[in-house]
Amino acid sequence: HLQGTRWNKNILTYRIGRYTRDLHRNTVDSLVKSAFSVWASASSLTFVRSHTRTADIMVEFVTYEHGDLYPFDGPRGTLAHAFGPGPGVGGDTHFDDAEYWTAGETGMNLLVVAAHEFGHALGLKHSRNPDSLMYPTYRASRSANLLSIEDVGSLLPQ
Ligand SMILES: COc1ccc(S(=O)(=O)[C@H](CC(=O)O)C(F)F)cc1
Ligand SMILES: [Zn+2]
Ligand SMILES: [Zn+2]
Repeated sequence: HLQGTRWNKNILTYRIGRYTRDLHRNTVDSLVKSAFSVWASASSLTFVRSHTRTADIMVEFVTYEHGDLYPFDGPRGTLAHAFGPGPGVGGDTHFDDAEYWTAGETGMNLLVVAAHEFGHALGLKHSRNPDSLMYPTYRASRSANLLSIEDVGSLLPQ
């Protein structure tokens, strides 16, 4: 994926396009907002929801071929992906709607996966620390580790 370095601004807009039917819309809205606030609370970044197409970070639930070079693979396997910082597709975050998205410990916890993906959308790579949000594999218990994020200091253009 485009691994841009860092955003060159501290106020980033996001827009939610296609939703999943696994959760009520306002549940998706609040989980996405919470996932961004994980990073906002650990940095000087501010995330503002936008309803215009020109948002920096486009958030969508899609399946299989969906218009970029990284088609999804059905249930399990790849859960989501995000492009690194940059114009256009930069920052965009896609969730595989073939997964069952939940707010709890069953299925795939949207808050955990979104917080991880938004880390990538901000330019972070994976961590070798199994307790880190940016550890490469998903574990439902990770929701307990939402606040164990790291290397955030390197995140921002000061
Ligand atoms: C904890 O959050 C995630 C862990 C693993 C994934 S993933 O299994 O979809 C991963 C994509 C990624 O690391 O973002 C895989 F390479 F596809 C997504 C979110
Ligand atoms: Zn995609
Ligand atoms: Zn990842």
